[in-house]
Amino acid sequence: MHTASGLIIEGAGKTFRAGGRDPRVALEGVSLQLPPGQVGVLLGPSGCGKSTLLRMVAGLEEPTAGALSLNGRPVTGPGRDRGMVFQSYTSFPWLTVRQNVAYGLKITGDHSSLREGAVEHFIQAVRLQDVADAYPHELSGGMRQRVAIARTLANHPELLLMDEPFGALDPETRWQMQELLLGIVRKERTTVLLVSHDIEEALYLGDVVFFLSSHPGRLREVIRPDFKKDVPAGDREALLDHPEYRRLDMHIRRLMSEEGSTQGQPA
Ligand SMILES: Nc1ncnc2c1ncn2[C@@H]1O[C@H](COP(=O)(O)OP(=O)(O)OP(=O)(O)O)[C@@H](O)[C@H]1O
Repeated sequence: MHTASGLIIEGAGKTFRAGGRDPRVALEGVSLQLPPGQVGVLLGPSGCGKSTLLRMVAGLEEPTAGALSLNGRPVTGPGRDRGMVFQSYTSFPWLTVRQNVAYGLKITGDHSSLREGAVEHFIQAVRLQDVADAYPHELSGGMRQRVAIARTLANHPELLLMDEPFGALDPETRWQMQELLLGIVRKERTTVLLVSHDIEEALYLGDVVFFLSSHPGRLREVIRPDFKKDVPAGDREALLDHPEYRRLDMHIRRLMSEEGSTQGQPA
């Protein structure tokens, strides 16, 4: 594997300077690597800078220190090599499911038969074929989030960025969505960077979990739930029952409570 492949973040920092107020150091000296085809999870207490880091990778926020690159190219702004899915459902209400999924492809002018193939493929991947001609307001929250995922994946991003994508869903739908996502990214070999503050979600989805500390946000620990290779794919119960899962869960809870006790201190 080429050393520059995947996402590389080196010494990234972000200090917000709003007129008249003291500068706020949101992130400091964050270095991490996410190899192609892996799912990375940014986990940490509220306000530790997870969303800021994700937005920096998306090119929506400029780092005030350090550098980021994707597959050897520096990140200098938003680009089609990265696709973003937000917590709120970002479908166009006036377009059907199929038109929503096709939208991104339309504006990039892909060849039409290839485009239709990609649209149908991803509609099926997120299991929306029965409602492909419905409008977003006719769908449940989970379905609408699946539209957003299909639309983003149909553009074949090198890196899929997700900011608490299932945070607004009820637990049952959330589990289904996590399973669905994992199935798709394994099949498509998508590289994913996902923000979560849910330990179970992080350990279930992540090949690697980046735990951030707060005030300022730093990378405190890199956790690799490698024990998952001993658990049948998708068997959540076996996963939650695994002694190593319980150990990591406890360990992360401890990190969270340590961070919680330092919250509110000045940055
Ligand atoms: N545009 C901004 N201007 C000033 N400060 C900001 C801005 N955006 C974020 N911050 C600050 O940076 C820090 C990190 O915020 P961020 O939203 O990245 O954290 P988070 O870990 O994603 O939080 P949560 O889990 O609550 O969503 C916070 O202290 C926040 O107040």
